[in-house]
Amino acid sequence: MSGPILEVRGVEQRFGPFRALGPVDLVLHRGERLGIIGPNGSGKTTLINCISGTLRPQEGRVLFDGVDVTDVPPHRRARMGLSRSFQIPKPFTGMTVLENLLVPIDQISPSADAEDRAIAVLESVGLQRRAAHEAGDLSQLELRKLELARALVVEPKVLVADEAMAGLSEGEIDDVLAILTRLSGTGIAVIMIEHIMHAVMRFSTRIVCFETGRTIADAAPDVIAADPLVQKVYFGEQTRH
Ligand SMILES: Nc1ncnc2c1ncn2[C@@H]1O[C@H](COP(=O)(O)OP(=O)(O)OP(=O)(O)O)[C@@H](O)[C@H]1O
Repeated sequence: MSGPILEVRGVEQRFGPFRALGPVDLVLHRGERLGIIGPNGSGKTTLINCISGTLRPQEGRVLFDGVDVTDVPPHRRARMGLSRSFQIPKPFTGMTVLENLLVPIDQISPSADAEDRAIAVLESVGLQRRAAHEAGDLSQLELRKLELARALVVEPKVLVADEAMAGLSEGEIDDVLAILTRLSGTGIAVIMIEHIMHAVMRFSTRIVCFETGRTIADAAPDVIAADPLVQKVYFGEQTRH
């Protein structure tokens, strides 16, 4: 199918009287690398919760691969090819690294070659030598890679990577960026929500900046970096931290 892989149309999310998001329109093209930035509390997580199905917005629609998924629960969106990795990895610590991948395969896309698929994904993130180790023994970087692997093993069309690099060293950030860039080369569209500015700038082909639940800029990274409004609401805030 042609057309965008993901469309957010007029989405609004309120918590009681407080409007945390919207109205927001957003289009993600197939294979695109989209960065989402914005100050703390600007609505980025709320948006990806509406996209992945954890939240049901009060207004607007979410379309995935041309299908209206607004009322589709998260596990069914995952089966359709919408995958998400979380900022704080929560692996099954009593299981091996390999078993951690077999669980989502079994839940979302069971197949006879599950183990081969899992091993191929571990290779793609550089964790193959840790396959038989307990997930609880992994380093911080390895946990981030396992979190990505768990999102990738179901063969998504879209990966939402929520702060996949927070707390990592510069070398480790390069490592994760290389993995995400390789993945995107296979045709997966990636949405990167990230506060590490040089990482999101390097990775993204397009960046959307949020402020108080609305998009204030949507452009190429170099245009975003020079945008006076983005500088005022976000880069100014970052340099104060
Ligand atoms: N369940 C909730 N109930 C009430 N308010 C909420 C809820 N979830 C989020 N909010 C509020 O909605 C606003 C947007 O929050 P959100 O977490 O989406 O921001 P964010 O851009 O992801 O922030 P950060 O960069 O710190 O992760 C904030 O004011 C937050 O306090």
